[in-house]
Amino acid sequence: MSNTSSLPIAITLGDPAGIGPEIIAKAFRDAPTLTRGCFVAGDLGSMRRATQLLAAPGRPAWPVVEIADAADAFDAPPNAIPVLQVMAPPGVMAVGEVSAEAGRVAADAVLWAARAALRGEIAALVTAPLHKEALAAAGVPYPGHTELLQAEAAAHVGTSIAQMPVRMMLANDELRTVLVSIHVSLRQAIEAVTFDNVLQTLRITDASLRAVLGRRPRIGVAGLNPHAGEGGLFGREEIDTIVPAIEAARAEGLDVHGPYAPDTVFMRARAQAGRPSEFDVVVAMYHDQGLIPVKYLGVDKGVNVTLGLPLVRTSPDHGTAFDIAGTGRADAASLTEALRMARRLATRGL
Ligand SMILES: NC(=O)c1ccc[n+]([C@@H]2O[C@H](COP(=O)([O-])OP(=O)(O)OC[C@H]3O[C@@H](n4cnc5c(N)ncnc54)[C@H](O)[C@@H]3O)[C@@H](O)[C@H]2O)c1
Ligand SMILES: N[C@H](C(=O)O)[C@H](O)COP(=O)(O)O
Repeated sequence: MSNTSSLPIAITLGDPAGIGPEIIAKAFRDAPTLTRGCFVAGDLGSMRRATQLLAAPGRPAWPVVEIADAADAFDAPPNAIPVLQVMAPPGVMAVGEVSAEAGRVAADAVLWAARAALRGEIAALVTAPLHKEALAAAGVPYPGHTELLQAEAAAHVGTSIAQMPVRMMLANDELRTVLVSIHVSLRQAIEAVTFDNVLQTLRITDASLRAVLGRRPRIGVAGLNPHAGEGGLFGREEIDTIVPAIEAARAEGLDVHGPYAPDTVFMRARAQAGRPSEFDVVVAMYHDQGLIPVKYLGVDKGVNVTLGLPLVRTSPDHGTAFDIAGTGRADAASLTEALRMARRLATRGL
C-alpha cells in the first residue's frame, strides 16, 4: 500500500455493550498527540455514555463532537472526541451482555470503515473489539473482523474470497506470530494444515514483514504435534506436509526454518534486552498455539494486524471484556499500541 499518512484514521466503535467505547475514550483523553486526526466510526450516544462513565465526580465529561465527514477529524477541537455516526442510532442495550443489536452496531461500524479504507478515504482502521456471538446473532455471516474484511476487500476488487488470502498476526515488542488458520474448531484447524495453506502463510508472512522490516524476515515454523512429531513417533504432519511446504518456500528464496517443537520455538523467537531472537516471526499452525504466547506476555501490549489486505487494519489483542464493561477499569494500552502500529504501517506501507 502507498503512503496514506495524511488521511484520517477510523477507530471503529466495537461492541457497544463491551469495553470498546471506554477504551476509545481513554485513548483520546490520554494520548492526544497520537489520536490527532483520528475519529470514531460509530455511534454518538455510545461514546457520550462512555465519557460520562469516565468523568470524575463533579467534573464535566470529556467532550464528544459529531463530525459530518471523515476529513473533518482534523478540524475537531483539540481535547474532543470526533465521532462520525455511521449507522442508525441503536436502542438501549444492556452493558456486558450479548445482543443482536450490539452486534449489528459493531458490524456496521467495521463495514463503513472497511469501505472508506478501500475507497482511499482513510489511512487505516483500528478496530475496537466486537463480540463474535453478538455478530452471529446479528446475522453477520463471518466469525470476526478478519474474515469480514477479507470478504469486503475481495468484493471491492471483484475477486473471490479464495483469491484474497489473509492471515492474522499478533505482535508485541518481543514476539510476532502468524497463524495458518484462525476462527475454526481445533479439528478443522488440524485439517487446515495442508501444503498449500502452510506455503501461503509463509508467503504472506514474508511479503508483509519485508515491507515492515525492509529486509527478508527470519521465519521460524512451529510443528503441529508435540516435539514437532519427534521423527514421526507423535504424528506425521511435519514429515508429510510442513517440511515440504518449508522446502518449497526456501526454493522461492524465503528465509524459513523448522518445523520446531511448538513448546520452545516461541521462546527462541522472543526478543529481549541482551538476548537477540533467532527469528523475526513464528508461523503457528493454529489460533491458540500462536496467540497464547503473545497474550501471555501481556494483554496490554499486543496488537492484532491483518496481513494480506489492500488496507491497513490493526486491533487490540483482547476482546470485549464483558466482565468489566461499564466499570471504567478497562486498560486502553493495547488499543493505543494498535493506533501507533496503524500509523507506522500507513506511513511505511504494508
Ligand atoms: N479484536 C477483537 O474484536 C477481539 C479480540 C479478542 C476476542 N474478541 C472477542 O471478545 C469476546 C470476549 O472474549 P474473551 O472473554 O475470551 O476475552 P477478553 O479479552 O474479552 O477477556 C479476557 C480477560 O481479559 C480481561 N481484559 C480484556 N481486555 C482488557 C482490558 N483492556 N483491560 C483490562 N482487562 C482486560 C477481561 O476482563 C477478562 O478477564 C469474544 O466474543 C471474543 O471472540 C474480540
Ligand atoms: N483471534 C483474535 C484474538 O483472539 O485476539 C480475535 O478473535 C479477533 O479476531 P478478529 O480480529 O478477526 O476479530
